[in-house]
Amino acid sequence: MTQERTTPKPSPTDRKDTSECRNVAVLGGGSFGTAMTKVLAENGHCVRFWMRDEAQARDVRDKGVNDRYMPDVKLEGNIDPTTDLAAAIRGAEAVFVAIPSKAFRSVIREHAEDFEADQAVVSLTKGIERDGFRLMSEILQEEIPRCRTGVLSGPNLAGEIVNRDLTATVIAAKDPDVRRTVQCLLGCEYFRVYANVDVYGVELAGALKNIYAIVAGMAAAMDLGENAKSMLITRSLAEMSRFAVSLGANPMTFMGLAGIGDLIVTCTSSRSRNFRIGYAVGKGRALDEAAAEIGQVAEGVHTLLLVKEKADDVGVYMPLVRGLYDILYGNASISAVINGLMMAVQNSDVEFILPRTVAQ
Ligand SMILES: NC(=O)C1=CN([C@@H]2O[C@H](COP(=O)(O)OP(=O)(O)OC[C@H]3O[C@@H](n4cnc5c(N)ncnc54)[C@H](OP(=O)(O)O)[C@@H]3O)[C@@H](O)[C@H]2O)C=CC1
Ligand SMILES: O=C(CO)COP(=O)(O)O
Repeated sequence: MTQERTTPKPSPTDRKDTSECRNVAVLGGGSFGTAMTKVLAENGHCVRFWMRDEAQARDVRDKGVNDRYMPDVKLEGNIDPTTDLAAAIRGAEAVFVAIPSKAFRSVIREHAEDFEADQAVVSLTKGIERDGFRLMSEILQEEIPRCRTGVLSGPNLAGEIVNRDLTATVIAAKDPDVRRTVQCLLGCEYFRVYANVDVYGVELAGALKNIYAIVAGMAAAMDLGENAKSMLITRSLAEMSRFAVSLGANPMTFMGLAGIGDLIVTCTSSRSRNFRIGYAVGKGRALDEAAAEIGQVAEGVHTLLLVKEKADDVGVYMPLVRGLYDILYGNASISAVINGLMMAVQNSDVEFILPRTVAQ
């Protein structure tokens, strides 16, 4: 017999004690910046919410709504929208950065002098920088080495977090104090924060899964079936961990929320922008057209190029990356790529048990 679950959703009145109002900053006025601002403000913190557009900041201040990215979400609590980045981060105990990877370094560099020594600066961005294949935490270390850095990543669809749907994430940082601070600032009835020390693995997992979400979107558009869905997710996990381990990540990280957790949600949800791009292309739309229609960042399209290049460089076998690259940037047909993948030499399942025996 199935029992119906009647646990109510946490409401804003279930907030933490506001006597513990701590100063924090969120950089980036898009979907994820908005979602994290909302969690922090509901937890009773004083949030300076930086965005580059003055009209948008005024609008958020006046209406309590980020119309462009989250039109149906009311932002309540102690939130100060601003376009003054130096003022936003002044005295902040933690700074959360949700700027797309393409603009991440330039924003941080322009304001490098404004960050304070030992300030905790946490990247929320799931992407890779083209030059030198840098992850965002590496950019933070290069640009603001006197700060303590971390990365937040996991199965975290912004559209669900703002509904207070139950969610878990991972804070990865070398400094235990940064891990504890972030757990304490963000954790609440609907948002649970786990800790990890494998910063590189957590961050790379978040960037890589966007590629496979595009593949999964295509498979959904083509109605390939449930077995295929499972095969794709599992082989994606094998491929992304093979790549990450070759670059120094801990394979066990991929068993956690930032690995398999994020891969599952992004490969199965039509809320994912990367999944939606794949779906549109699978239905015959051009890549540019699909991206423009979504109107928000889908990091996987750009990450695919960098990972394909890097995999070729370091000699890691990534048939799904290669297949997607051939579809999006070559002129390969989806069915030809699927056929090539299915007819490739048959290999071992879990490479850590039975090593891969066949070369690509
Ligand atoms: N949305 C989600 O569910 C999640 C997103 N992420 C990650 O967070 C990062 C941000 O994504 P998200 O917020 O969703 O993206 P959106 O597309 O929703 O918003 C992008 C934001 O970045 C701003 N931006 C773009 N270029 C610049 C720039 N040069 N200087 C300053 N601001 C800029 C945009 O400003 P403007 O409007 O003025 O162009 C906008 O506020 C991505 O790496 C994404 O992978 C991580 C977890 C979940
Ligand atoms: O990272 C995400 C969920 O964890 C969001 O994915 P998209 O960027 O594809 O929307």
